[in-house]
Amino acid sequence: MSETDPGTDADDAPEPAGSGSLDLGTGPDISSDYPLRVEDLHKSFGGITAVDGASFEVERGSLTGLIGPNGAGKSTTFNLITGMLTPDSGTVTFDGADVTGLEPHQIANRGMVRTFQIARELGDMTVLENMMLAPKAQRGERLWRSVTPGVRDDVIAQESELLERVWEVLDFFDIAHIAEEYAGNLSGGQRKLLEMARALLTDPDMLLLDEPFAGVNPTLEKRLLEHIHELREQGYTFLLVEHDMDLIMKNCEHVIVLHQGRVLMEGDPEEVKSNEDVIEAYLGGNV
Ligand SMILES: Nc1ncnc2c1ncn2[C@@H]1O[C@H](COP(=O)(O)OP(=O)(O)OP(=O)(O)O)[C@@H](O)[C@H]1O
Repeated sequence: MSETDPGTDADDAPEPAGSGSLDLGTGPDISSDYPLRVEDLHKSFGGITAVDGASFEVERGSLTGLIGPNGAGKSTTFNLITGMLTPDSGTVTFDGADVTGLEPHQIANRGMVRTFQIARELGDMTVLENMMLAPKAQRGERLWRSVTPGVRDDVIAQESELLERVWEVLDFFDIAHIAEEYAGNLSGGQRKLLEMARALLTDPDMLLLDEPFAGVNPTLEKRLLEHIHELREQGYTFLLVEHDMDLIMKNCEHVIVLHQGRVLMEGDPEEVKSNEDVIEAYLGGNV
């Protein structure tokens, strides 16, 4: 899968941070109970159908898990939602707007972000530099467009506001003490925290996490989960793709099961765990 950073789009750039309850941003917009709606998505690669009519909704403020046996279409669905891939047909709606086929950064600027692995070249930069990078570029775009008298004061104000927000987010994730550490020297778990911290800087309403616990030791996994639950309690919405069934069942209140590119069933963990079709799909799915 290609991992690229959400870039910049000056027209779409989110406004600077406001006064969310965690002081991490303006906080989620609560205009709809289901910010993400996926309708009849299809995607084939040559003769292989990866997603075959997937439809589901994600409730605002929920921690929703997307599971399924190997090859069920989870990653492809994730990539279709976040703009990494364009569907052959079907729609993705976010906060009432059709975002199907938009670029990842355009979708991110609308408030739905996925975490991105820290690219190898960013390993030579410190945690703080990594944090400053993405949002700074957005503001830089704006500056580039408006070289007018008086703009310098604006930029200085934006820069200091950004820095303040960066420290708030680093503090929230308990990684402020490693701000000067090179990203390349971080442990797997610390990297995951940094990836999530970077995503949060864009002031999203919804975060999509693809295997956020892969390669993370149990202590950091617990910390990551605590952060996710804390953010969820603030109203942020999460969609989580994860192989660890136990983790999904213990932490998600709603679980969507994909099988052969479409939704096999969805419900709360107890319903999903005891569903005959799900058990059969997993037994036949070589998990
Ligand atoms: N770029 C691609 N080219 C060809 N086939 C692909 C491509 N991406 C996915 N597929 C195929 O589409 C199907 C669904 O794959 P996908 O990775 O979305 O499933 P998944 O549920 O994420 O699987 P896993 O749990 O193994 O990661 C599989 O048969 C896979 O081989």
